[in-house]
Amino acid sequence: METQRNPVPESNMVKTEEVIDASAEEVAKSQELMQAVAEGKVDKVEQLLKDGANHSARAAHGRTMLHFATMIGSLPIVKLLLSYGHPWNLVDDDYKSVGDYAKSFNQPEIYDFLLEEGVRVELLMGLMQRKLKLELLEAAEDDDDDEEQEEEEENNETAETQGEEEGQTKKVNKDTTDDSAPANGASASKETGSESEPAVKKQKVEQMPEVPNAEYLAQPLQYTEDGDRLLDAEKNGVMMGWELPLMVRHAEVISPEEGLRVLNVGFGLGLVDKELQKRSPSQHTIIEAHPDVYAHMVKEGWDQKPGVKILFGRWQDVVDQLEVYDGIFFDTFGEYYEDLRAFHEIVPNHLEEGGIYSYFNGLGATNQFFHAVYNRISELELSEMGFTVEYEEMDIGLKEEEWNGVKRAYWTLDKYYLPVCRLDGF
Ligand SMILES: C[S@@+](CC[C@H](N)C(=O)[O-])C[C@H]1O[C@@H](n2cnc3c(N)ncnc32)[C@H](O)[C@@H]1O
Repeated sequence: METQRNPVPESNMVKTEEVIDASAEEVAKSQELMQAVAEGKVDKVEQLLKDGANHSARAAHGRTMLHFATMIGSLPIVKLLLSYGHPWNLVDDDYKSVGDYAKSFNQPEIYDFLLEEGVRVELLMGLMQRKLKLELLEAAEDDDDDEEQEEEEENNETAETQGEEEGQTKKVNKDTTDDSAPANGASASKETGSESEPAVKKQKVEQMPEVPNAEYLAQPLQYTEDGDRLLDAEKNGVMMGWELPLMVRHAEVISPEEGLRVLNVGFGLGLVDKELQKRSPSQHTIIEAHPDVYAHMVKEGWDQKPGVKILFGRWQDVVDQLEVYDGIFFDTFGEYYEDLRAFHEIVPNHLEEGGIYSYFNGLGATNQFFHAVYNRISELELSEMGFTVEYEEMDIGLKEEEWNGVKRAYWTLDKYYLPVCRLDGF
């Protein structure tokens, strides 16, 4: 199960071990390429790539050819490797990306190029993912329509047959079982039809995780006794007390004065909501999807607080109950960038002009470079949706012992980039 707070697509961000299933000759060619890359021989690299040399081999410490090209500071080789399909986002054995190498080897030009490449690729992949999802859903809908039509036809047929049968029953009721055969035949052909293309697509849609954090939402959670942590059943941190300064600032940003209308998505430890309450909001709506968190909220009397309205459910399922707010904050668990992006799309419908939207910015937060790529992507996409985006830099200074007793750290960076998104007038 995904444990990052705001995971980016895993296929893009995890370390991939390349298994080269190749002949001795191919391996030798690949090694020659690695050597040429490390020596910065641009022409030779180009020739070998043209000849089909495999660029996915790794050297000691899991370094890829792109890591080497970055280390020696050869932008032409970096470009060549990327143009021949070398992924931009592989990491070495220490989870260091090529962007991290560009930073440590002081290669600002390569860093900027890799950043733009990462943004370009991820934007394109997001677009393709959404397009595919749409196509699959449309195909599934068409398939449903076909099935409905078939069922209707079948019902009509059955009704006719039944009419005949009823007549026949009075005559020869022993024959009824035989008469039902065509109906079963028809349904069997429908099953055969399930192997047709739309139905296969439908099956794929059904396999798509409609609720990305369904597993999380179904498991019991635990608040630690000191109220400083919310953990899932596997001891993954859902929300940690060390985030208090961040939540205080998020609350200040979305609710700069008293008496405003605010919306918070995801209660967790209630840190941001406690801060929002200090600002005496005239309206304070909280969306929370997990039953244990909801029960905790009720136990703590949140449903009785002035101005507070709790919407129990996934934000995706309660959108129609939302109103217009002066400030909105979003911080869920186990959802992906695409889910966050889907929320961004609805924010303009529920935010007063000039209002502030902010979200917990944990995108790719286990690697500085991936984090930078996703900050840029969010900024670009939010700008297109009508927001002016600024990131406020905050020092985190997180001690390792903060993660004691927690399965995996979802944050390893020193800085936090708090998004301040103002909705511009149209
Ligand atoms: C990280 S915590 C929020 C922490 C909160 N900002 C605070 O200050 O304590 C995430 C919360 O979002 C809830 N959640 C997860 N998915 C959700 C969804 N789709 N809609 C609403 N709430 C969701 C989780 O149950 C959890 O309570």
